[in-house]
Amino acid sequence: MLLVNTIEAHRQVLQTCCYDFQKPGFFARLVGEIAGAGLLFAEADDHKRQRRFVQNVFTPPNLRKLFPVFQCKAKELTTYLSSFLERSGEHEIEVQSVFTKATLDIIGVTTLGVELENLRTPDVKLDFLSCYNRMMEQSQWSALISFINVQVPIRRWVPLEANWGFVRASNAVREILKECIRERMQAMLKHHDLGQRETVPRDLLSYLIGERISSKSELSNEQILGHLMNFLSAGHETTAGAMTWAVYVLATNQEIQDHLYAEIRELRSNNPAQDYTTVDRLPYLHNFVRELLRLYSPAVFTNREATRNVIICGFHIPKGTKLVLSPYVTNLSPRVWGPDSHEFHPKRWDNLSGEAAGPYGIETFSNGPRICIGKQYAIMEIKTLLVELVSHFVVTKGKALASLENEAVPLHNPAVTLRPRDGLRVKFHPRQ
Ligand code: HEM
Repeated sequence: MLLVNTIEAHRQVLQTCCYDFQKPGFFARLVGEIAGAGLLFAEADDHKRQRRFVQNVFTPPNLRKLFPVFQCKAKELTTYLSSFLERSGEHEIEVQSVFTKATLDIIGVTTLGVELENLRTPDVKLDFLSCYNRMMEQSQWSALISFINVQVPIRRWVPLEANWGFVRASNAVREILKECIRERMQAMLKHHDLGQRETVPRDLLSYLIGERISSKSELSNEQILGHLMNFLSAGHETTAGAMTWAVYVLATNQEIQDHLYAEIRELRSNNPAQDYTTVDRLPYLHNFVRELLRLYSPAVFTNREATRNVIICGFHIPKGTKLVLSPYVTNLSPRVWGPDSHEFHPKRWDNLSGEAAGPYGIETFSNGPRICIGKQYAIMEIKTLLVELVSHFVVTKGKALASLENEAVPLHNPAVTLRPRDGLRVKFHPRQ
């Protein structure tokens, strides 16, 4: 397995020769069982074709319409935190699990247009959230079966509750999503046939179906299901991770927190009902989020496999060679970001030069034709959550974090996303 370790090699693998590589079968089967096929595991022409339709769903005007949902959910989060602090009489709270719940909640409403907690299977009344969580948080046995199943298809034959539990949960999740697609398709086709002006859709499913109706795209229900599964899984753990590290930075750096608060307070006093543009254009917040995503990239690595013999930076890469790409190779490189590349300096973004100023200096969302389709969505969500959190609370270190002094937070390892091993406990103090 080769580690892609220069900017030029990243550019060639991800852009120029993008379709000479694909996700290795092992990786696709392991992650695909949970994340669905969708764009994440579509390859070659099938990827190009589906990407064209799905891209139209993430346009700036569509994202703008999702902004009120982000805002409303961010307010619910601060209300939840305030009442937790009041009830428990404590200041300290574990934020990783709080952000995982909040971002799943947000991706649910923005993807399907309904609260996930209200979704159930029609017959046995299994609820979506417990099935989804069961699927995502597999027991050790279930994870082991998933791992073996990639090599030898044993999933249908292992008579263990850990296995059946996973299969039941995963079937229920798919059943519920298929029902959502069917119902929405019927409702939108009815509107379309009657020539009625469409009610403004504010969720990704409606946008996807709108694409299918208006451009007569060939996205099948099964493909739409794959995209929904992708959005739900790729769109919440990553953002929850980014929010966890954002709070870590605030708790460990009072000066940065004060600077961010000053900017947000000014925004709120000049413009009490903020909109997408005002939040998006806050300069310090913008720099803060870019620096956060550079230094704490939620996605730790991805894989590729050469589908034919290919030359990368003058090296012969034989068909079948596996590559690993990690954003940290470029994001933390002193050659790209200077000798302080490991430090958190939001202001560096005001004066970028050389490779840092180009698109390949930062690989958090990958690059090229397979760049994360939810990039702008994620950035907007993180900004909106931060505006609410920072305006309501001062964040300081929890006990465990304080006792670390200057040591690094222990990490989950191995893991696909960057997460503190034992969660992250910080203190929230309501602002007066
Ligand atoms: C901070 C948050 C996020 C990060 C760091 C992130 C990171 C990434 C990365 C690195 C890839 C490339 C994976 C590869 O090629 O192997 C990717 C792809 C993808 N992401 Fe994200 N993502 C984030 C949020 C989201 C959101 C919110 C959504 C959807 C609402 C999303 C949907 C997708 C999809 C569908 C792909 C596959 C794109 C393709 O292959 O054409 N992501 N993401």
